Amino acid sequence: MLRAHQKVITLPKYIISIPIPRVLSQSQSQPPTFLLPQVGGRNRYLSLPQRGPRTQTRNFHTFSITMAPPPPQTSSQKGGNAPIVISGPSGSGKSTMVKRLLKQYPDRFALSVSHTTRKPRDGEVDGEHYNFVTKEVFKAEVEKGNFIEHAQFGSNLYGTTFAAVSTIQSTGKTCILDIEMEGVKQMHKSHLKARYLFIEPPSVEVLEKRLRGRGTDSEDAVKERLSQAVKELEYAKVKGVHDRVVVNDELEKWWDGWLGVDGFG
Ligand SMILES: Nc1ncnc2c1ncn2[C@@H]1O[C@H](COP(=O)(O)OP(=O)(O)OP(=O)(O)O)[C@@H](O)[C@H]1O
Repeated sequence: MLRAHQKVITLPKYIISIPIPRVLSQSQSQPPTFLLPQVGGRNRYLSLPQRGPRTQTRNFHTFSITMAPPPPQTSSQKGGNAPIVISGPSGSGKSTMVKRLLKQYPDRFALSVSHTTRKPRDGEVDGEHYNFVTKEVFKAEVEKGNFIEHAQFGSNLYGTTFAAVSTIQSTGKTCILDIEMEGVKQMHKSHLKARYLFIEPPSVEVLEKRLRGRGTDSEDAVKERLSQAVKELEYAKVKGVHDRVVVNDELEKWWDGWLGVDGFG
């Protein structure tokens, strides 16, 4: 219900009714300027063209004004909820980062559930930690072109299906993929729109220390991971492979770095 002190402003698509708390200028020689209700915590002012189309009814005016075009989109906004691909050498801190991200923003991000042919470990739930399938099923899905990326580690196959990503996207969340270098290469070939984030250790020496500190690998496995790390760090230097590189040094600094990444935080 309009009151006498309210005016109707006709915009291209909307008709909005706004209370006008204060007329800042309304002399004959200047266009009338109004203080609008706060938007995003800031005052907005509206100047109306003096000779624009204007009609007067009993208690209020109707103005036609042209709205300013929307601000240009940043690249991350253009990406919408395109998946975020997190990669980096083993021990660089991918899992640490993903865990923190999912804990802090449970409504915003979800980790894609990979397929694997390995047997579930104690406590692992099918469809939650992995989609556990047989080699036959896995290979049939590969044949059908249902995998974005897949690879063999030891005697087991691992991979991400297009469906795993779209299932998360359909919930409105951003899908996170934690994958290694070969997976990144395949993802680029798949032409799936994604944002690529590389987690870089401060140095190979620090990486070695962290791998040993984690205490999950044998001496041979640590050596194997380190030699693979050198290859991954080389590949990460290739232009266009990653949108962002975050050096995982001090945890808090690194987290701020993550949050500062356009559209990733
Ligand atoms: N900024 C950091 N400072 C100190 N230690 C860290 C930091 N980030 C991670 N770590 C430690 O480094 C070790 C390796 O991290 P994490 O397991 O997250 O690596 P990852 O990249 O997920 O490895 P993988 O690919 O083998 O799963 C862990 O013990 C973790 O606690």
